[in-house]
Amino acid sequence: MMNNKPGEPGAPGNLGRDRPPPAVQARDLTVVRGDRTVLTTLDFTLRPGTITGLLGPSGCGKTTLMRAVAGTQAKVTGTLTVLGHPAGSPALRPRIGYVTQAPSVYTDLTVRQNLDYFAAVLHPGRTHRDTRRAAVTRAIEEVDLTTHADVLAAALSGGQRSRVSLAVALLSTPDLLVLDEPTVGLDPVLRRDLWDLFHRLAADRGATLLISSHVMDEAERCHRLLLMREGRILAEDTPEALRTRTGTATVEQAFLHLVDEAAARGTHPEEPTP
Ligand SMILES: Nc1ncnc2c1ncn2[C@@H]1O[C@H](COP(=O)(O)OP(=O)(O)OP(=O)(O)O)[C@@H](O)[C@H]1O
Repeated sequence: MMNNKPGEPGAPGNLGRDRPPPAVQARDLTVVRGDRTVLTTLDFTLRPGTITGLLGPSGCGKTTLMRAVAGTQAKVTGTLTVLGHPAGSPALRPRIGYVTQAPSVYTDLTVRQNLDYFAAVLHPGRTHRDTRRAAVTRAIEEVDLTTHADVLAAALSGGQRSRVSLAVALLSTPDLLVLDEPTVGLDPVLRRDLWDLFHRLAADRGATLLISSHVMDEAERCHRLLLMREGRILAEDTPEALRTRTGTATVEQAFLHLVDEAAARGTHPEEPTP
C-alpha cells in the first residue's frame, strides 16, 4: 500500500542521524470511505514522546485518521509511516495501543478478568504468570479502577468501561497510543487524572499519544494540535502558537478564526494563496 521513499524521515537510512525519527509521518495521506474522499492529502508529523490533540467538528475525519494510523483503515493512499514501518505492518501490533470510542470489554467478566484475558493473549504461558499479574495490577491502578477490580464490566458506568479499554491498551506498554475521545462522559476530576496519566506516559515512558477530542479546553493540555475540518488539516502547531498567530485567547477562538479566514479567502487554509 504505502512505502517510504529513500531519504525521507522514518526511512531506515535516516534513523538516528539528527533527532529521533518521527513517531508518525503522513505525506499526501488520502482515505476513501464508500464513494467519498474523507481525508484529502494530509501532511503531518508526530514527534516521539509528545501528546498531539486531534480536534475538529463531528464528521471531519478524526476517527478515520486514527484508524489509518492504527492500521485498521482500508483504502489509504499516500505515505504513512508509523514507528519506522508502513502503517498496518504486523510488526507494529504490539507497539500500538488503539482505544476506540466504543469500549471493547467483555461485560460478563470483571475488570480484572478482562485484563487477565488480554494479558494472557499478550504474554501467554506459565512462565509469564508474574509478569501478567504485575502488568494487570499496574494497568488497573493507572486508570484508577483498583476499587472496582472485582466488579463485572456490565455493572460499570460508560466512563468506567472506557477506562477498562484504556487499561487493556496500557498492558503492552505501547510506544504509540491512539485514543479516540478517551474522556467522553468523564467528570472533571477523572478527566484531569487521565490527562495527568497521559503526560506521565509521554514523559516517563517516552510514549507518543494521539488523542481526539471535541472539547476544546482539552486542547490546552496537548503539546501540539492538529485542527481538522472537512477531511483536511486546518492547522498544525502548539496551542500557544495557534493563539498567538490568530491573536486569540483560546484554541476554540483560534479554530473559529482559521475557519473564517479560510472561508474569506475562498480556499482551504493549507492551500497556497495565489
Ligand atoms: N463506514 C463508512 N462508510 C462511508 N463513510 C463513512 C463511514 N464511516 C464514516 N464515514 C464518513 O467519513 C467521514 C469522517 O468520519 P469520522 O468518523 O472519521 O469523523 P469524526 O471526525 O471522527 O466524527 P465524530 O467526531 O463524530 O466521531 C464522515 O463524513 C462520515 O460520514
